[in-house]
Amino acid sequence: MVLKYIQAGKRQVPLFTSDSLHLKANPCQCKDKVSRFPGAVHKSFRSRKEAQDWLACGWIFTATLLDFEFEHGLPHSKASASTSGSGPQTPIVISDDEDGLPKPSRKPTPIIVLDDDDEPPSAAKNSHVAAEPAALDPVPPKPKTAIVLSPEQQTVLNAVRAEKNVFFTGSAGTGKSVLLREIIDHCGGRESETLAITATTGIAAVGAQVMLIKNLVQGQLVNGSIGKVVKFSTLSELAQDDPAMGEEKDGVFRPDSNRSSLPSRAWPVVKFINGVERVITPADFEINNAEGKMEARRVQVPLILAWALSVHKSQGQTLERVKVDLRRTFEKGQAYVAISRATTLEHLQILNFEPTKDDDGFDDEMDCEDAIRYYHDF
Ligand SMILES: Nc1ncnc2c1ncn2[C@@H]1O[C@H](COP(=O)(O)OP(=O)(O)OP(=O)(O)O)[C@@H](O)[C@H]1O
Repeated sequence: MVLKYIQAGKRQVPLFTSDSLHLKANPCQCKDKVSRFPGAVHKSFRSRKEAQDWLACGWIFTATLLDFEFEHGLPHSKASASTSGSGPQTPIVISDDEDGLPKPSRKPTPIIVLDDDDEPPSAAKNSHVAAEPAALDPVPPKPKTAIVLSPEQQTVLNAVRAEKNVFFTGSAGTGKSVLLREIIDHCGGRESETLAITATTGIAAVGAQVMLIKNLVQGQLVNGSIGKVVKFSTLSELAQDDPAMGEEKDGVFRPDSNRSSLPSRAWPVVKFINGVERVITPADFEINNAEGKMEARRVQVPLILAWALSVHKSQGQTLERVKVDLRRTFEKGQAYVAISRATTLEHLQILNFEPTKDDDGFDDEMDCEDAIRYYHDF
């Protein structure tokens, strides 16, 4: 589910759309996912155009949507035509499913939205109709009102409050990040010394162990280099601290002029195990066909989380502290490659080593002896 914000009067209204293929295939899920949040209202359209027409009016009555029924594709007051803007911001879902709601039979009428903090526009005091649709704001501010947790979210937070260990998961848009923010607040906020936040769903966080997945500087920063994210900084901040950090070099820090957001956004600064500390900005990944013609191109920060590595990926690495799990070695020499990553025997731990594991034709015992000899010769 995709969240967008629309400007309704002076207020930002959160708006969910079922842009994900998954939800398109299962439209009911969209409704389920929204109606579980207190105060949320589901609104469905049969086509994207219909939804866009509805949105084009630019004004949506958010404050008391629960008192409204959707008629002719627009909220229509069941009760008095009060326009007082109280209550939390109400998420509205736009989905392409057909759930029996009537189609608009006429051009949507603009409806006024009132902000809690603002006086109603004078022209709107006695009417729901606004003269002009409001423009969409591309940069939504954070919602001002506090979120009321859903029962599931509250259950998890209560468990955290009771100092229980929790593991929570859920499909896209089910409120995990919001819940995590609440848990962080409960634990004293991000600045708290007793709280360590690692990484949520694949997002690199400070302290996260990461691997570079592109060759950036030959022999220095290559595909497979391991490091730790030490901070996030904009290129201009880095250039102020250390001009060399923001420099364009070997294509590493070259901001693409088409990507105007690059200089202003904060990017991960990674300290690699070879001591090099670099900011890592998005890089191009291209797939070419046999004639060398580009078939696909993707731009992404060339880092992945790397709390663990496959033996193949570790080849060529020198690692200070290594824990090797040999349970599923399947290729001759694999165990040797894995355990010879460590720089000292003291900093190597081997799990699931079986000296008798030779019935598959791979001599792990031999591999380990080779490795021990390697350390002694070192
Ligand atoms: N209790 C709530 N009340 C109102 N809105 C909520 C609530 N919980 C989450 N939301 C809204 O639902 C949207 C999705 O929430 P969130 O980003 O936390 O989901 P998620 O599970 O982390 O999604 P993803 O897995 O895609 O990252 C957000 O816009 C968030 O503000």
